[in-house]
Amino acid sequence: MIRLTDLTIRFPGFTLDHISLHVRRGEFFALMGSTGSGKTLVLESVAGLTKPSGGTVRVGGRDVTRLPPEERNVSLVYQDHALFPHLTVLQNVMYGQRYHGIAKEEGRRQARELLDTLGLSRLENRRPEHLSGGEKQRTALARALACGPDVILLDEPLSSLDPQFRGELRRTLKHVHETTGTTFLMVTHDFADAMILAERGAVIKDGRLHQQDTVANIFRRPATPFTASFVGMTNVFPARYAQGCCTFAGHAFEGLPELPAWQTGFAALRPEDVFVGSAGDFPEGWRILRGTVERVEREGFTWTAVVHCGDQTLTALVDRHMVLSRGLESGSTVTLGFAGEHLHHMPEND
Ligand SMILES: Nc1ncnc2c1ncn2[C@@H]1O[C@H](COP(=O)(O)OP(=O)(O)OP(=O)(O)O)[C@@H](O)[C@H]1O
Repeated sequence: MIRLTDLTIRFPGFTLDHISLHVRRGEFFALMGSTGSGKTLVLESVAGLTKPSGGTVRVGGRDVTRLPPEERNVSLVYQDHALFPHLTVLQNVMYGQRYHGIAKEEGRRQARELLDTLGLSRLENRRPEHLSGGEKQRTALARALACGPDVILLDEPLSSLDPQFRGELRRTLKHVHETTGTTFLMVTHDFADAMILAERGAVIKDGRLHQQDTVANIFRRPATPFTASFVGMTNVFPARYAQGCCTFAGHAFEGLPELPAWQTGFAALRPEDVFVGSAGDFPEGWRILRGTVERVEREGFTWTAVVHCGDQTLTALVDRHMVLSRGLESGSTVTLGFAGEHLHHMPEND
């Protein structure tokens, strides 16, 4: 449904560098990356609001690279909703329909149907200033859907919401996607949003595409150290591979499953896959590292131990009982264990 080929945009100090992406008809696709990575520029290129320096944009099989926004049949939902303050919810939703040749009565019927789907019926006469963040976002979504676009583009739809409304809007987005069958391209810096909503996605950093795959594969098998960190595999180490042995963090491990053929690369582990204990605590076959606790950190209900091993630092999730019963503190000598199949390997060419 959307096909970007070698999309390039050059600004002083930033280049969106030959991005090629394919979003299939009817799918929910998440474009992920941290702030300033170029996600919004990609959305704006699809919407026709930013002119590429090179490459092509195709929507629904048509080359739209040089078409104005109104001829692309895509709707962009902005992060700040961009609702008209002087119009009611219903009027906001109906606003764009006249430009799409939708007759008023039919438009009103469709708009009310959408308000119903989005749980906004009782608010149809309210103005935006009297809506919560989640209600504004749903109104903006209804307005985008009201013109029957081929594609909905969502710019960080959940980022400004508190956790309660976030969960609610996630469910709404999922429901609307499933019931309308419209193609959704969402930009987000939060991998959790992508995990819950999207089937496929892509990760972008500094204007370059790092990976494009199913969200499940990006989570399980990140292609680059950046993507690994982005999906929570935050222990990433330079590693050497030779004769069936993988060496990182000052330890050499033999007999690991599925060792890659390359000689240097990166090995990565999720903090939740690294356990603190004594050598005898770990199941047979687990790999062991020894290190010194640098610090124990608490974040809400979660505790992490940051441990020096060789010339690297490993982070392991620990529970409160472990911290107290073992007296884990800065300077403690600890043994860490992990299962070989949890170690993920990546080649060097980032
Ligand atoms: N019109 C412009 N002129 C110059 N630089 C621009 C322009 N628009 C965007 N940029 C730069 O391009 C880079 C990518 O911007 P973009 O808005 O796509 O990032 P993003 O990934 O969406 O970030 P965020 O999550 O913070 O919105 C940024 O460094 C930004 O400053």
